Amino acid sequence: MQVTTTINETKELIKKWKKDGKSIGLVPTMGFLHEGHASLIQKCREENDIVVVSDFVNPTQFGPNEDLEAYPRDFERDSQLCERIGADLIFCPSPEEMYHDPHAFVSIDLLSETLCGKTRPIHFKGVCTVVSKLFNIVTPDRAYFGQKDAQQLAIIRKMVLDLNFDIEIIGCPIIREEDGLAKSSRNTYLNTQERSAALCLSRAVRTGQQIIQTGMDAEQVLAAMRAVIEAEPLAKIDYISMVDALTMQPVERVDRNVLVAMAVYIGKTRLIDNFSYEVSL
Ligand SMILES: Nc1ncnc2c1ncn2[C@@H]1O[C@H](COP(=O)(O)OP(=O)(O)OP(=O)(O)O)[C@@H](O)[C@H]1O
Ligand SMILES: CC(C)(CO)[C@@H](O)C(=O)[O-]
Ligand code: BAL
Repeated sequence: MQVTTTINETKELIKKWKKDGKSIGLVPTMGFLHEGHASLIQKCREENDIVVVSDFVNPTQFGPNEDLEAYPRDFERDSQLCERIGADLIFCPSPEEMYHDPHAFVSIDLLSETLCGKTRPIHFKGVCTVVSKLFNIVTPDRAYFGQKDAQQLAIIRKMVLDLNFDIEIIGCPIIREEDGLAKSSRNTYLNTQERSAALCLSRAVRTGQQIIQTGMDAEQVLAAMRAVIEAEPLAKIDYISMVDALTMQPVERVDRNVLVAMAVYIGKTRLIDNFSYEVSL
């Protein structure tokens, strides 16, 4: 497995692989890898000749009062996990390598304004910008993203469509701990009490999945889920919403494919979870 830190050496390697007719898969990550990331890298390994993992805590997707400095990092452990799965390259640039000032930005506005975009107004602009850069540097045939960040996945799909990237976007299912908590690098922020309180998110997801039916009032589903979270004293709801699966705009009835998504603070840690529901007409 090779490790690159500069855009030029990465492009050179890619050029060589492309000349040899190899297909290329990319898994963009912010590092501190866990089984969620591993499942994406594994799927990428199965479907491509060359597996590239990017490991970059992207400063432009963090707001001024967010956890950019505190975000966990462990490159040694990340590279061992990538090597074990059989990745060919980890690209881990510095912020200075990726950005200069002033810098162009990519923004997919409407879809970025709901759900997480309300609390994190610049977040998806940063995500779209860094993912566009990674797409142009690595020029993958396929790129892999987790359903855990469902709004991000929908925005990337729209970006690829609108900006004519010739890349297949593969969405991968949410990987959970045995007790249901969605795996996340931010779970490391939780103390013992908060870790058990955090189970209210997956509990609310299960409640929503059990009661949702085609034609139902969105509010009925959301109220039942809200009640689960509100029963947990350490939890504070940022949002729980039902949106159109493609446009990320709120819906009042379950009359099309929807995403039911939430962000909840457990103490100071903001966690997300969601499920999708396809209508049967
Ligand atoms: N539990 C999971 N199951 C499936 N995919 C996941 C999971 N966690 C993260 N991913 C995916 O891995 C990719 C990289 O995510 P990222 O590095 O931000 O990790 P993370 O654990 O989501 O971190 P955090 O939640 O703290 O932002 C994204 O496409 C994300 O959706
Ligand atoms: C896609 C991504 C790697 C862009 O920084 C990040 O948002 C993430 O880890 O989900
Ligand atoms: N997985 C999304 C990265 C972030 O929260 O910034």
